[in-house]
Amino acid sequence: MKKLLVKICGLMREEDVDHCINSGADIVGFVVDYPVAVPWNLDIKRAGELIDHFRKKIEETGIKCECCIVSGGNIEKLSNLISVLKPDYIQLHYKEDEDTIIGLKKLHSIKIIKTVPEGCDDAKAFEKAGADILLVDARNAENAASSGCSLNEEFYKNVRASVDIPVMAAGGINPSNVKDIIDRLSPELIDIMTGVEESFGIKSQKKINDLMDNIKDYI
Ligand SMILES: O=C(O)c1ccccc1N[C@@H]1O[C@H](COP(=O)(O)O)[C@@H](O)[C@H]1O
Repeated sequence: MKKLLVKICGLMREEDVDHCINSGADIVGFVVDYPVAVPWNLDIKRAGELIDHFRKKIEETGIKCECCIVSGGNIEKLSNLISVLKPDYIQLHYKEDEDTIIGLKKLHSIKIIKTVPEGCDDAKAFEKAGADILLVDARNAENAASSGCSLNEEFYKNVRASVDIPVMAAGGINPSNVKDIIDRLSPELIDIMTGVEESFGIKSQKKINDLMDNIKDYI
């Protein structure tokens, strides 16, 4: 079986970056300059500090991990975030369309994760535009700051069946339900934010350990 990739998102503290890297997360996510007020939002300066810390840590330890910024908005704004922060991925999580993907791919050598809004019946268009990974998530532009959202598994399956690129699953995943979700959907990637938190922006080392332990047979 192909290895499942794990993204842990909404990091705000150096110690949480360290713990995610040490625990075997494949991608760590930083929410930067998101267009709607959310508790995980960082300004570009603070995101730069955390990403510098991330780079030092992976250089020191030799552990393989990549970083992703989660944002939204127009090409100029997103392009500036990419130029300054130089992440491995950008996750377009607001109302971006295919032209934003095409424009960013022309300007930058960057991997793009594009959220597919629930109800969207043309995920293929994002794939054609150059997205590297699609994301089916319970959290979207309208309910960005809410908690208790859970993934629409039927919608996930429909998106997965319609494209040839990996589709990441997110929304309400936590250490207790992660194994069942993987068994039902066999996603290529999973994305977890609040499910491994003590409170908004404060990650729980125990929850991260439990999560990784519960999926050790898949990673
Ligand atoms: O992280 C945010 O602030 C954010 C804002 C707007 C939309 C999505 C956001 N994060 C994404 O939420 C899911 C996981 O959520 P949870 O595990 O259910 O809490 C993940 O895709 C994040 O990238």
